[in-house]
Amino acid sequence: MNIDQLNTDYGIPGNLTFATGKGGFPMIHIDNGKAKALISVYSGQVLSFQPATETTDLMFLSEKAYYAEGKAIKGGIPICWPWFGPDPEGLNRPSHGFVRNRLWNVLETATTADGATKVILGLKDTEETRGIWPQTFELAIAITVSTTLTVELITRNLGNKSFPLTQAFHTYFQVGDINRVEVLGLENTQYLDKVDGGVEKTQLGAVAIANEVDRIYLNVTNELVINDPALNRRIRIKSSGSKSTVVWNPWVTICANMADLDDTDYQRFLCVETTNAATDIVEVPPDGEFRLEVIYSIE
Ligand SMILES: O=P(O)(O)OC[C@H]1O[C@H](O)[C@H](O)[C@@H](O)[C@@H]1O
Repeated sequence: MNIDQLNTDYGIPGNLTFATGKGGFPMIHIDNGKAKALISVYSGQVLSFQPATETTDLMFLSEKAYYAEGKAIKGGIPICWPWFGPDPEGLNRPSHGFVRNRLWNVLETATTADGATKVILGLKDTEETRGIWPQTFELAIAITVSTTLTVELITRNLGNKSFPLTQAFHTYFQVGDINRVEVLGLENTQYLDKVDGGVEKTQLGAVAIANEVDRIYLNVTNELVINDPALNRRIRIKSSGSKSTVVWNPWVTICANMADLDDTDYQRFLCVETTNAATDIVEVPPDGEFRLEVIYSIE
């Protein structure tokens, strides 16, 4: 992708510019008075979002993240699609699908009536993607940067058969001190405990993190709040199109074994993922579309 051409076609003077970032990837820099954001065109991924009123980024982005073709960038909002987690058909295809590690296309940029900046990136099937997943599709991500951050993932089925879909906004929230963080809104909700062989359990009280946590919460209907006393902020997560939420923190050992995380990074992030996962499977009909949306605000 030619950066000058991207700026000519899609730049918004004073608000949005393209520049070559790490790994040579095209990056979108937004600074519109309401917030600053960094979006990678590779992986269709928000890497950074900070409202003008805040002193700390909403996102955690690993210092050791890979910026290389075929690898996922650790941090921000990776997109898991068209499956969440391991290959649902056991064919050894990559975990979390195949769009978080490929270059997307820039489809549109705009300033909205209320001064927000909107970016739409997209992917279509190719011979190569049909070799991995035999479907004809259009995938778009619409990212709206304002005092809040809105991300919408739109799946269109251009084929003549319905297909099942699981997916996630695999968001890495920056937190001040993992030991003091709690997630509110999941009280009395059933979850599958992936750290305990997938056993179904009931959440009692707020979610606190004191060891490895890898859970799929089911039938989630509430807005969620991450309460982070160390950063003196509450992150509100409002979603639509999702009935499940994944909460993930690798804790000490897994974190130390991940080459793209620093050993102590588990103390500085929590993934609270807006998903269609486990039994929350979406069927996308032929000529149909499905929208998964999330809005993040900081209080
Ligand atoms: O390292 P990744 O492939 O990005 O996956 C990181 C994590 O993603 C999700 O949260 C899963 O529930 C975890 O089981 C997985 O370890």
